[in-house]
Amino acid sequence: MRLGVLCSGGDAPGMNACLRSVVRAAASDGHDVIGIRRGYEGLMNADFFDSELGVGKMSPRSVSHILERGGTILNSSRCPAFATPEGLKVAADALDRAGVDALIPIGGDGTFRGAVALAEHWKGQIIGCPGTIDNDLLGTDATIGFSTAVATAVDCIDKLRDTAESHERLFLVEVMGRHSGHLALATALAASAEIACVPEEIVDAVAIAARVQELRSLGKQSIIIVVAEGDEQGGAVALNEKLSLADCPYATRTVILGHIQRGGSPTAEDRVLATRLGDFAVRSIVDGATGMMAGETCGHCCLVPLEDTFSTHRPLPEHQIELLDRMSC
Ligand SMILES: Nc1ncnc2c1ncn2[C@@H]1O[C@H](COP(=O)(O)OP(=O)(O)OP(=O)(O)O)[C@@H](O)[C@H]1O
Ligand SMILES: O=P(O)(O)OC[C@H]1O[C@](O)(CO)[C@@H](O)[C@@H]1O
Repeated sequence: MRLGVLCSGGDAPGMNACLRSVVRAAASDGHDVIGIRRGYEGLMNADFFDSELGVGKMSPRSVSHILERGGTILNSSRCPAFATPEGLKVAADALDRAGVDALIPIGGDGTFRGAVALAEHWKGQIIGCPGTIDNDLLGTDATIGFSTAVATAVDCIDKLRDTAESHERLFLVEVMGRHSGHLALATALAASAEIACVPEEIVDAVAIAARVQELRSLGKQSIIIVVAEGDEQGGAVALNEKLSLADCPYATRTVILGHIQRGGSPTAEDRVLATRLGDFAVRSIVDGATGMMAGETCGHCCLVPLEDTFSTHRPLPEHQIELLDRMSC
Protein backbone atom coordinates (compact mmCIF):
# COMPACT_ATOMS: atom_id res chain seq x y z
CA MET A 1 0.00 0.00 0.00
CA ARG A 2 0.95 3.63 -0.33
CA LEU A 3 0.09 5.73 2.73
CA GLY A 4 0.03 9.54 2.87
CA VAL A 5 0.72 11.35 6.15
CA LEU A 6 0.37 15.05 7.06
CA CYS A 7 0.28 17.32 10.10
CA SER A 8 -2.43 19.99 10.22
CA GLY A 9 -3.74 22.77 12.52
CA GLY A 10 -1.64 23.99 15.43
CA ASP A 11 1.55 21.99 15.83
CA ALA A 12 1.79 19.83 18.95
CA PRO A 13 4.79 18.23 20.67
CA GLY A 14 4.75 14.57 19.69
CA MET A 15 3.63 15.08 16.09
CA ASN A 16 7.15 14.09 15.01
CA ALA A 17 7.04 11.01 17.21
CA CYS A 18 3.73 10.03 15.60
CA LEU A 19 5.13 10.62 12.12
CA ARG A 20 8.15 8.44 12.91
CA SER A 21 5.87 5.71 14.16
CA VAL A 22 3.70 5.82 11.01
CA VAL A 23 6.76 5.62 8.76
CA ARG A 24 8.43 2.78 10.65
CA ALA A 25 5.25 0.74 11.21
CA ALA A 26 4.51 1.00 7.48
CA ALA A 27 8.09 0.16 6.46
CA SER A 28 8.25 -2.85 8.74
CA ASP A 29 5.12 -4.15 7.02
CA GLY A 30 6.38 -3.40 3.48
CA HIS A 31 4.27 -0.31 2.72
CA ASP A 32 5.35 3.05 1.23
CA VAL A 33 4.78 6.37 3.00
CA ILE A 34 4.41 9.70 1.20
CA GLY A 35 5.07 12.69 3.47
CA ILE A 36 2.79 15.63 2.65
CA ARG A 37 4.20 18.96 3.76
CA ARG A 38 2.24 21.94 5.19
CA GLY A 39 -0.99 20.12 6.04
CA TYR A 40 -4.00 20.46 3.76
CA GLU A 41 -2.43 23.44 2.03
CA GLY A 42 0.50 21.26 0.99
CA LEU A 43 -1.86 18.50 -0.07
CA MET A 44 -3.67 20.88 -2.42
CA ASN A 45 -0.31 21.93 -3.88
CA ALA A 46 1.11 18.38 -4.05
CA ASP A 47 3.90 19.62 -1.79
CA PHE A 48 5.71 16.41 -0.87
CA PHE A 49 8.58 15.60 1.48
CA ASP A 50 11.87 14.89 -0.26
CA SER A 51 14.15 12.06 0.85
CA GLU A 52 16.93 9.85 -0.46
CA LEU A 53 14.20 7.55 -1.80
CA GLY A 54 12.84 10.31 -4.04
CA VAL A 55 10.15 12.99 -3.90
CA GLY A 56 7.51 12.20 -1.30
CA LYS A 57 8.86 8.93 0.00
CA MET A 58 9.73 8.75 3.67
CA SER A 59 12.23 6.10 4.70
CA PRO A 60 12.84 4.88 8.26
CA ARG A 61 16.12 6.88 8.12
CA SER A 62 14.28 10.07 7.18
CA VAL A 63 12.61 10.02 10.59
CA SER A 64 15.75 9.25 12.63
CA HIS A 65 16.02 11.23 15.87
CA ILE A 66 12.85 13.21 15.44
CA LEU A 67 10.98 11.44 18.25
CA GLU A 68 12.40 13.90 20.77
CA ARG A 69 11.90 17.01 18.65
CA GLY A 70 8.98 19.42 19.12
CA GLY A 71 7.07 20.89 16.16
CA THR A 72 6.76 18.87 12.97
CA ILE A 73 9.37 18.26 10.29
CA LEU A 74 6.50 18.12 7.77
CA ASN A 75 5.36 21.64 8.76
CA SER A 76 1.73 22.43 9.46
CA SER A 77 -0.85 24.97 8.32
CA ARG A 78 -4.35 26.30 8.72
CA CYS A 79 -5.89 26.37 5.27
CA PRO A 80 -9.37 27.88 4.73
CA ALA A 81 -9.16 27.21 0.96
CA PHE A 82 -9.19 23.45 1.61
CA ALA A 83 -12.57 23.72 3.34
CA THR A 84 -14.42 24.49 0.10
CA PRO A 85 -15.85 22.01 -2.46
CA GLU A 86 -13.21 23.17 -4.95
CA GLY A 87 -10.38 22.81 -2.42
CA LEU A 88 -11.50 19.33 -1.42
CA LYS A 89 -11.61 18.23 -5.08
CA VAL A 90 -8.12 19.59 -5.71
CA ALA A 91 -6.86 17.70 -2.65
CA ALA A 92 -8.60 14.47 -3.71
CA ASP A 93 -7.05 14.74 -7.21
CA ALA A 94 -3.61 15.29 -5.70
CA LEU A 95 -3.95 12.12 -3.62
CA ASP A 96 -5.08 10.11 -6.65
CA ARG A 97 -2.26 11.44 -8.82
CA ALA A 98 0.27 10.47 -6.13
CA GLY A 99 -1.24 6.98 -5.97
CA VAL A 100 -2.12 7.28 -2.28
CA ASP A 101 -4.38 4.49 -0.99
CA ALA A 102 -4.83 5.79 2.56
CA LEU A 103 -4.28 9.06 4.42
CA ILE A 104 -3.23 9.63 8.04
CA PRO A 105 -3.93 13.25 9.06
CA ILE A 106 -2.40 14.19 12.42
CA GLY A 107 -4.22 17.14 13.99
CA GLY A 108 -7.16 18.41 15.99
CA ASP A 109 -10.92 18.75 15.53
CA GLY A 110 -10.62 21.04 12.50
CA THR A 111 -8.29 18.57 10.83
CA PHE A 112 -10.80 15.77 11.44
CA ARG A 113 -13.69 17.89 10.11
CA GLY A 114 -11.55 18.35 7.03
CA ALA A 115 -10.91 14.60 6.82
CA VAL A 116 -14.64 13.86 6.97
CA ALA A 117 -15.29 16.43 4.23
CA LEU A 118 -12.47 14.98 2.11
CA ALA A 119 -13.99 11.51 2.38
CA GLU A 120 -16.97 12.79 0.35
CA HIS A 121 -14.63 13.50 -2.57
CA TRP A 122 -12.01 10.77 -2.22
CA LYS A 123 -12.34 6.99 -2.10
CA GLY A 124 -9.16 6.16 -0.14
CA GLN A 125 -9.05 5.15 3.52
CA ILE A 126 -8.59 7.81 6.23
CA ILE A 127 -7.43 7.18 9.80
CA GLY A 128 -6.69 10.28 11.91
CA CYS A 129 -4.25 10.60 14.80
CA PRO A 130 -5.17 13.13 17.52
CA GLY A 131 -2.41 15.78 17.61
CA THR A 132 -3.37 18.95 19.48
CA ILE A 133 -2.46 20.55 22.79
CA ASP A 134 -6.15 21.29 23.41
CA ASN A 135 -7.17 17.74 24.45
CA ASP A 136 -10.65 18.55 23.17
CA LEU A 137 -11.37 15.38 21.16
CA LEU A 138 -13.74 12.70 22.36
CA GLY A 139 -12.63 9.08 22.04
CA THR A 140 -9.13 9.31 23.46
CA ASP A 141 -8.07 9.90 27.05
CA ALA A 142 -5.41 12.34 25.85
CA THR A 143 -4.36 13.94 22.61
CA ILE A 144 -0.73 13.95 21.50
CA GLY A 145 0.86 17.16 22.82
CA PHE A 146 -1.41 17.76 25.79
CA SER A 147 0.93 16.27 28.40
CA THR A 148 3.83 18.38 27.14
CA ALA A 149 1.81 21.60 26.99
CA VAL A 150 0.63 21.09 30.56
CA ALA A 151 4.20 20.39 31.71
CA THR A 152 5.45 23.55 29.98
CA ALA A 153 2.72 25.73 31.47
CA VAL A 154 3.30 24.26 34.93
CA ASP A 155 7.04 24.92 34.67
CA CYS A 156 6.31 28.58 33.85
CA ILE A 157 3.80 28.94 36.68
CA ASP A 158 6.21 27.41 39.21
CA LYS A 159 8.58 30.25 38.35
CA LEU A 160 5.82 32.84 38.51
CA ARG A 161 4.85 31.55 41.95
CA ASP A 162 8.32 32.39 43.27
CA THR A 163 7.99 36.04 42.33
CA ALA A 164 4.29 36.13 43.27
CA GLU A 165 5.17 34.97 46.79
CA SER A 166 8.08 37.39 47.12
CA HIS A 167 5.92 40.36 46.17
CA GLU A 168 2.60 39.08 47.56
CA ARG A 169 0.99 39.47 44.19
CA LEU A 170 -1.79 37.91 42.18
CA PHE A 171 -0.80 36.60 38.74
CA LEU A 172 -3.32 36.01 35.99
CA VAL A 173 -1.74 33.47 33.64
CA GLU A 174 -3.39 32.99 30.26
CA VAL A 175 -3.05 29.60 28.61
CA MET A 176 -4.27 28.43 25.20
CA GLY A 177 -7.72 26.99 24.62
CA ARG A 178 -10.04 28.92 22.34
CA HIS A 179 -13.04 26.71 23.05
CA SER A 180 -11.76 24.29 25.62
CA GLY A 181 -10.58 24.50 29.23
CA HIS A 182 -8.79 21.14 29.49
CA LEU A 183 -5.33 22.68 29.32
CA ALA A 184 -6.26 25.42 31.82
CA LEU A 185 -7.78 23.01 34.33
CA ALA A 186 -5.00 20.42 34.24
CA THR A 187 -2.39 23.18 34.44
CA ALA A 188 -4.15 24.83 37.38
CA LEU A 189 -4.31 21.56 39.29
CA ALA A 190 -0.69 20.62 38.62
CA ALA A 191 0.62 24.12 39.40
CA SER A 192 -1.45 24.54 42.59
CA ALA A 193 -3.24 27.55 41.16
CA GLU A 194 -6.07 28.85 43.30
CA ILE A 195 -8.57 29.51 40.49
CA ALA A 196 -9.11 28.36 36.90
CA CYS A 197 -11.30 30.27 34.46
CA VAL A 198 -12.50 28.06 31.62
CA PRO A 199 -14.89 28.54 28.68
CA GLU A 200 -17.10 25.68 29.91
CA GLU A 201 -18.03 27.48 33.15
CA ILE A 202 -19.63 30.91 33.37
CA VAL A 203 -18.45 32.72 36.51
CA ASP A 204 -18.70 36.49 36.82
CA ALA A 205 -15.78 38.69 37.79
CA VAL A 206 -17.50 39.82 41.00
CA ALA A 207 -17.64 36.21 42.22
CA ILE A 208 -13.97 35.72 41.36
CA ALA A 209 -13.08 38.92 43.25
CA ALA A 210 -15.08 37.71 46.26
CA ARG A 211 -13.18 34.40 46.20
CA VAL A 212 -9.88 36.29 46.03
CA GLN A 213 -10.92 38.39 49.06
CA GLU A 214 -11.78 35.19 50.90
CA LEU A 215 -8.41 33.63 50.06
CA ARG A 216 -6.67 36.79 51.27
CA SER A 217 -8.47 36.53 54.59
CA LEU A 218 -7.22 32.93 54.85
CA GLY A 219 -3.67 34.25 54.77
CA LYS A 220 -2.68 33.48 51.16
CA GLN A 221 0.44 35.44 50.27
CA SER A 222 0.04 34.97 46.56
CA ILE A 223 -2.65 33.92 44.12
CA ILE A 224 -2.40 32.31 40.69
CA ILE A 225 -5.45 32.43 38.42
CA VAL A 226 -5.13 30.34 35.25
CA VAL A 227 -7.30 31.80 32.50
CA ALA A 228 -8.08 29.93 29.27
CA GLU A 229 -7.80 32.31 26.32
CA GLY A 230 -11.39 31.48 25.31
CA ASP A 231 -12.88 32.12 28.75
CA GLU A 232 -15.97 34.33 28.65
CA GLN A 233 -14.09 36.97 30.71
CA GLY A 234 -12.10 37.75 27.55
CA GLY A 235 -8.70 36.47 28.66
CA ALA A 236 -6.27 37.41 31.42
CA VAL A 237 -5.90 41.10 30.55
CA ALA A 238 -9.66 41.71 30.45
CA LEU A 239 -10.18 39.81 33.70
CA ASN A 240 -7.43 41.81 35.36
CA GLU A 241 -9.24 45.05 34.50
CA LYS A 242 -12.48 43.69 35.93
CA LEU A 243 -10.74 42.57 39.14
CA SER A 244 -9.16 45.97 39.63
CA LEU A 245 -12.64 47.55 39.46
CA ALA A 246 -13.88 45.01 42.01
CA ASP A 247 -11.38 46.01 44.68
CA CYS A 248 -8.76 43.27 44.44
CA PRO A 249 -6.69 42.94 47.67
CA TYR A 250 -3.45 42.09 45.79
CA ALA A 251 -1.26 43.91 43.33
CA THR A 252 -1.76 42.06 40.05
CA ARG A 253 0.26 41.13 36.99
CA THR A 254 -0.78 39.32 33.83
CA VAL A 255 1.28 36.82 31.83
CA ILE A 256 0.21 35.33 28.49
CA LEU A 257 2.09 32.07 27.89
CA GLY A 258 1.06 31.93 24.21
CA HIS A 259 2.89 29.73 21.74
CA ILE A 260 5.55 28.70 24.27
CA GLN A 261 2.99 26.04 25.19
CA ARG A 262 3.11 24.48 21.73
CA GLY A 263 6.89 24.10 21.55
CA GLY A 264 9.53 21.96 23.18
CA SER A 265 10.56 18.35 23.38
CA PRO A 266 7.60 16.02 24.07
CA THR A 267 7.22 14.37 27.47
CA ALA A 268 7.77 10.63 27.72
CA GLU A 269 3.99 10.26 27.98
CA ASP A 270 3.44 12.07 24.66
CA ARG A 271 6.24 10.10 22.98
CA VAL A 272 4.73 6.78 24.01
CA LEU A 273 1.18 7.84 23.09
CA ALA A 274 2.32 9.14 19.69
CA THR A 275 4.27 5.97 18.99
CA ARG A 276 1.37 3.72 19.92
CA LEU A 277 -1.21 5.68 17.93
CA GLY A 278 0.90 6.07 14.78
CA ASP A 279 1.54 2.33 14.72
CA PHE A 280 -2.10 1.54 15.47
CA ALA A 281 -3.27 3.85 12.67
CA VAL A 282 -1.12 1.95 10.15
CA ARG A 283 -2.30 -1.45 11.39
CA SER A 284 -5.92 -0.27 11.26
CA ILE A 285 -5.49 0.81 7.64
CA VAL A 286 -3.99 -2.54 6.72
CA ASP A 287 -7.01 -4.18 8.40
CA GLY A 288 -9.30 -2.14 6.13
CA ALA A 289 -10.61 0.51 8.55
CA THR A 290 -11.53 4.02 7.38
CA GLY A 291 -13.24 7.20 8.65
CA MET A 292 -11.86 6.63 12.14
CA MET A 293 -9.54 8.23 14.69
CA ALA A 294 -6.91 6.10 16.39
CA GLY A 295 -7.29 6.86 20.10
CA GLU A 296 -6.33 5.39 23.44
CA THR A 297 -8.74 4.83 26.30
CA CYS A 298 -7.90 3.12 29.60
CA GLY A 299 -4.59 1.96 28.18
CA HIS A 300 -6.07 0.34 25.05
CA CYS A 301 -5.88 1.55 21.48
CA CYS A 302 -9.31 2.01 19.93
CA LEU A 303 -10.98 3.29 16.77
CA VAL A 304 -13.63 6.02 17.02
CA PRO A 305 -15.64 7.41 14.07
CA LEU A 306 -14.07 10.75 13.14
CA GLU A 307 -17.44 12.55 13.44
CA ASP A 308 -17.83 11.35 17.03
CA THR A 309 -14.55 12.97 18.07
CA PHE A 310 -15.77 16.51 17.42
CA SER A 311 -19.57 16.52 17.16
CA THR A 312 -20.03 16.89 20.94
CA HIS A 313 -17.97 19.23 23.13
CA ARG A 314 -15.64 17.17 25.29
CA PRO A 315 -16.74 17.97 28.87
CA LEU A 316 -14.26 18.92 31.55
CA PRO A 317 -13.80 16.35 34.32
CA GLU A 318 -16.23 17.71 36.96
CA HIS A 319 -14.30 16.06 39.80
CA GLN A 320 -11.19 18.02 38.82
CA ILE A 321 -13.04 21.34 39.04
CA GLU A 322 -14.23 20.45 42.54
CA LEU A 323 -10.77 19.17 43.48
CA LEU A 324 -9.16 22.46 42.50
CA ASP A 325 -11.64 24.30 44.68
CA ARG A 326 -10.95 22.08 47.68
CA MET A 327 -7.18 22.38 47.26
CA SER A 328 -7.19 26.18 47.16
CA CYS A 329 -8.36 26.85 50.72
N1 LIG B 1 -15.41 22.09 8.47
C1 LIG B 1 -14.28 21.89 7.78
N2 LIG B 1 -14.32 21.38 6.53
C2 LIG B 1 -13.20 21.14 5.83
N3 LIG B 1 -11.96 21.40 6.29
C3 LIG B 1 -11.85 21.91 7.52
C4 LIG B 1 -12.99 22.19 8.34
N4 LIG B 1 -12.55 22.69 9.51
C5 LIG B 1 -11.21 22.74 9.42
N5 LIG B 1 -10.78 22.27 8.24
C6 LIG B 1 -9.39 22.18 7.76
O1 LIG B 1 -8.56 21.69 8.79
C7 LIG B 1 -7.51 22.63 9.05
C8 LIG B 1 -7.08 22.54 10.47
O2 LIG B 1 -8.14 22.95 11.33
P1 LIG B 1 -7.86 23.93 12.54
O3 LIG B 1 -7.09 25.11 12.05
O4 LIG B 1 -9.18 24.18 13.19
O5 LIG B 1 -6.86 23.12 13.46
P2 LIG B 1 -7.10 21.83 14.36
O6 LIG B 1 -6.91 20.63 13.54
O7 LIG B 1 -8.40 21.95 15.09
O8 LIG B 1 -5.88 21.92 15.35
P3 LIG B 1 -5.80 22.76 16.73
O9 LIG B 1 -6.54 21.94 17.75
O10 LIG B 1 -4.36 22.79 16.99
O11 LIG B 1 -6.40 24.10 16.47
C9 LIG B 1 -8.12 23.96 8.63
O12 LIG B 1 -7.13 24.92 8.37
C10 LIG B 1 -8.88 23.56 7.38
O13 LIG B 1 -8.02 23.43 6.28
O1 LIG C 1 -1.01 29.42 16.02
P1 LIG C 1 -2.38 29.98 16.07
O2 LIG C 1 -3.07 29.84 14.76
O3 LIG C 1 -2.41 31.35 16.64
O4 LIG C 1 -3.19 29.03 17.04
C1 LIG C 1 -3.67 29.32 18.31
C2 LIG C 1 -4.61 28.23 18.72
O5 LIG C 1 -4.04 26.96 18.56
C3 LIG C 1 -4.37 26.16 19.67
O6 LIG C 1 -3.27 26.12 20.50
C4 LIG C 1 -4.47 24.76 19.31
O7 LIG C 1 -3.25 24.34 18.76
C5 LIG C 1 -5.50 26.85 20.36
O8 LIG C 1 -5.65 26.53 21.72
C6 LIG C 1 -5.11 28.29 20.11
O9 LIG C 1 -6.18 29.14 20.22
